[in-house]
Amino acid sequence: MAASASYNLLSTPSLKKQISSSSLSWRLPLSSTFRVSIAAPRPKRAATFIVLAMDAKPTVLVAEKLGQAGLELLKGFANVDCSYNLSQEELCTKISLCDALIVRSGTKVTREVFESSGGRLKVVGRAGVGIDNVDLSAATEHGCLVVNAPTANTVAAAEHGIALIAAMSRNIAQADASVKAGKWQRNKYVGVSLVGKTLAVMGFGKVGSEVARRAKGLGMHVIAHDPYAPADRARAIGVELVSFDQAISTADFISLHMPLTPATSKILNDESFAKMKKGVRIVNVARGGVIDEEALVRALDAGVVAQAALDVFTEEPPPKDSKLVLHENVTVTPHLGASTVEAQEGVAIEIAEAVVGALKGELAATAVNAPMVPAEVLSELAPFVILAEKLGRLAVQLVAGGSGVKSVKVTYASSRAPDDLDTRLIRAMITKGLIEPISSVFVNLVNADFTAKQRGLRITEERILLDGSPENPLEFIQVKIANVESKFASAISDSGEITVEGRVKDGIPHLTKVGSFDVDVSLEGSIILCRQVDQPGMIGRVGSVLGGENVNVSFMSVGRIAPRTHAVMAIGVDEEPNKEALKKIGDIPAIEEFVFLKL
Ligand SMILES: NC(=O)C1=CN([C@@H]2O[C@H](COP(=O)(O)OP(=O)(O)OC[C@H]3O[C@@H](n4cnc5c(N)ncnc54)[C@H](O)[C@@H]3O)[C@@H](O)[C@H]2O)C=CC1
Ligand SMILES: O=C(O)C(=O)COP(=O)(O)O
Repeated sequence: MAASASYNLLSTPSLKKQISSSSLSWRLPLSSTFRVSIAAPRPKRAATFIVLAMDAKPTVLVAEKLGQAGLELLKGFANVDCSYNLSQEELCTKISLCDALIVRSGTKVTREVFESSGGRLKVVGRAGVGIDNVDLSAATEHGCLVVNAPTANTVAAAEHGIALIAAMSRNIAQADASVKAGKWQRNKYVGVSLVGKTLAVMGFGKVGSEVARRAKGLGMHVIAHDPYAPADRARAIGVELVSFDQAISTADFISLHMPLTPATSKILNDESFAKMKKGVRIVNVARGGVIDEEALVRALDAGVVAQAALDVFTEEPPPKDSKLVLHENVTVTPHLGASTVEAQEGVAIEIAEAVVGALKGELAATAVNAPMVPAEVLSELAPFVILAEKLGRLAVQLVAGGSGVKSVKVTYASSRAPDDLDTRLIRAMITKGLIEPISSVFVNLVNADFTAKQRGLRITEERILLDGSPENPLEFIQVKIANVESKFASAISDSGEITVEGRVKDGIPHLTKVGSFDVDVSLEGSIILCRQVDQPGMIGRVGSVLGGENVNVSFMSVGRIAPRTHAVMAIGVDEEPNKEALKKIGDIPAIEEFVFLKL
């Protein structure tokens, strides 16, 4: 019988790669959780992986209009439910049947949505940049990955910004409405020129820098404010980075391109309008919430702000009687920044690829609430990822009582410089191994740190830099649990902590130390650890008890501190021995203690 282990897709990001690179049989996992059966490696080491799909296909709910190419891509992998304009209640009802949700800016993905998903929702894809409509903390707490499509609509948003600057400065929208109303008001709609005017780009990221580049082409003098943008990137396109106050007080035009965060919320307010040049013009293609809209109405009425052009609003759609929208010096569009044919096709493909990749267990490069680990790093870390989870599982099962674990120290021994070894994935998997056997919580790369913190589990990491070739990412991983008693006293090392250590040998994780005893047993199946008086015949006696109960032994290894004193025997078993078999092992006179551990 094959031993089996459950993996969550998000926690085993490179499993697929690992499987295919070993020419193993692979059937696409089509559910959010799937079962991998690993036949014990006898008589050869070549393992057989059989992936058993639990559901037919994952279900992706597309809650807002998405480009056709993206939909086709999704349909090749999942059941796709396109349901637009859902109420919050309808969304919460549907979500419990969905593995992934794709939205644009019009859907609020609230905590309630994650709670209603009952743990099934594994990925939220935001088909665009801004993720302010997704409750990221709730997503993380529920172990749900959030991915976005950050690049495909950049140019569209920048072009819309330029279009609004030009339209506003020449009164295009107002003049158009006037002509259509039968008027011919040439004197009323005299505009202002752009050439030679100072444009302050607030937020010099992807969109902001494209706006800057285009505005320079129009002959504008461009300055920018962005506390996090590198000065050399700005210099490269001839833009000077300045302070917030300098930007807003010297600009003739201010264009907003920062994300909506607690720090940027209402960043343009009464106080900042008071510092602006009289007659300044404001453009917002970022998020409505970065402007205090009531303060903007006051600044428009006072003539401090001559005109504003707005694509985005605090509330979308804005109230029909919004003073801001109806203001004669304001030009508005209904959040059209990303709405070009080209951008929507691009965004749809970008998000569909990210969501499908995440459902397959690959980590999307555009993950918003999880570490981004490049594919090549993932593939080389794959066996260590499995080792890490198993060490965590072993260590916590050695704790007497199991629940008092508060302080865990992880040591990574590697010949690689710390900068060349990203351990976040390994740490997450150790956390998963530590928490899952003693709780009903489901842990993955997204929620590992959060879950550990929530449970008061402090994980400290230490690196040992080894001499030698940095070809292998890691030599060994050691997990120590402090301040606990062990149900297997020999697992407590000289330093007083439960200690387990493992290595990867020929691509297979091995347990190589328990407490102060060196052992060597492949981490497949389950393990029995016995401490015995070191004397001849012990392996045979334990082996024959297990054989008598039809339990197949895959590995055995004895570690001792000195001959004929005490030894620890680690026995890998394919099946779980029944109580009777375990009792018989315990009854062998030289056995001082033993423990059965599930991997
Ligand atoms: N209207 C629309 O349809 C669209 C709107 N957007 C919005 O445009 C904004 C920018 O998008 P991207 O350029 O793609 O994002 P990005 O992440 O590339 O750039 C944002 C920049 O804002 C900067 N920033 C952060 N806090 C700041 C602060 N307090 N002051 C000044 N700068 C700050 C960041 O350092 C970053 O460089 C986002 O809010 C996004 O949601 C993007 C695409 C379409
Ligand atoms: O990408 C963004 O941030 C946008 O604001 C675009 O929003 P949308 O996808 O058009 O609803």
